[in-house]
Amino acid sequence: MDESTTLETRDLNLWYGTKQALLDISIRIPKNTVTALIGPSGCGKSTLLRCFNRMNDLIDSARITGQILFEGDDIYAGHTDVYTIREKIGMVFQKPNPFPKSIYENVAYGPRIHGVRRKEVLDDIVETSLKRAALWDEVEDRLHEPALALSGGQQQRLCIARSLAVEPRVILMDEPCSALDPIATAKIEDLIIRLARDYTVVIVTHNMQQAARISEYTGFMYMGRLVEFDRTQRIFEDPTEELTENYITGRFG
Ligand SMILES: Nc1ncnc2c1ncn2[C@@H]1O[C@H](COP(=O)(O)OP(=O)(O)OP(=O)(O)O)[C@@H](O)[C@H]1O
Repeated sequence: MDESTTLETRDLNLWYGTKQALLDISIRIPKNTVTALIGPSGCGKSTLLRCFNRMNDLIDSARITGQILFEGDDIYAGHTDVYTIREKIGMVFQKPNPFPKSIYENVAYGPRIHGVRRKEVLDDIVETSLKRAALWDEVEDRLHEPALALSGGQQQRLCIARSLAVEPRVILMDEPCSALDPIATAKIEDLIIRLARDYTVVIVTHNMQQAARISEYTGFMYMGRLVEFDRTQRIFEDPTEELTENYITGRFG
């Protein structure tokens, strides 16, 4: 594996009980880029995303074969600590899910769990994370107010700040804008593009225009398979596979 690859799967298969949801997926996610996973409903996008930080471990019926590598290391190797994996590979969900605590406490939560106690250090982490998530200017005067009083878009940026606070290297995003209005969506899209300077971002999206706007690489999935993976421009303008072309031209959804 070369250093420009952050995440990689090799011949990854996943079953939920007897139903196979991923088939022979081999993909390399390049470092410090936005990679979009697109494809029709039920094709396995979220399942693949959840493999990258072992979130599927939480589903009793899920079983995998094949390999998943993070920076060259097998994330299922015996010595691997799943909590460290999820710290390095953070996740942001479809529906913003801040804790019912203050804005400050949401961001300080992860660092506190990792043993950060000093107030000045926590203050600094909270400010830096909120700035990186493009939320600081909107909340700096009300850090101790409830996070749930924020708008949906602000809550989603807070969730991004919360994941940044533990210094991840990857941020996985599962349809992060689907519950948001167009203005809030545009802000998150701008943020995602900026985050990719420092982090590797993998985003699942139903929205092909969104994939085209923000990603450098795109994987098109269909019925549990990765049909095609390439530069986004190539996928949208000159795909190799007919199935990809049919999907991106809207011949099926
Ligand atoms: N926890 C689960 N238990 C059993 N089957 C599941 C589970 N999660 C997903 N599946 C099934 O696995 C397949 C892939 O689902 P997945 O959610 O990964 O697809 P998706 O492409 O993300 O879909 P969508 O765009 O609708 O979110 C589907 O057939 C789905 O019903």
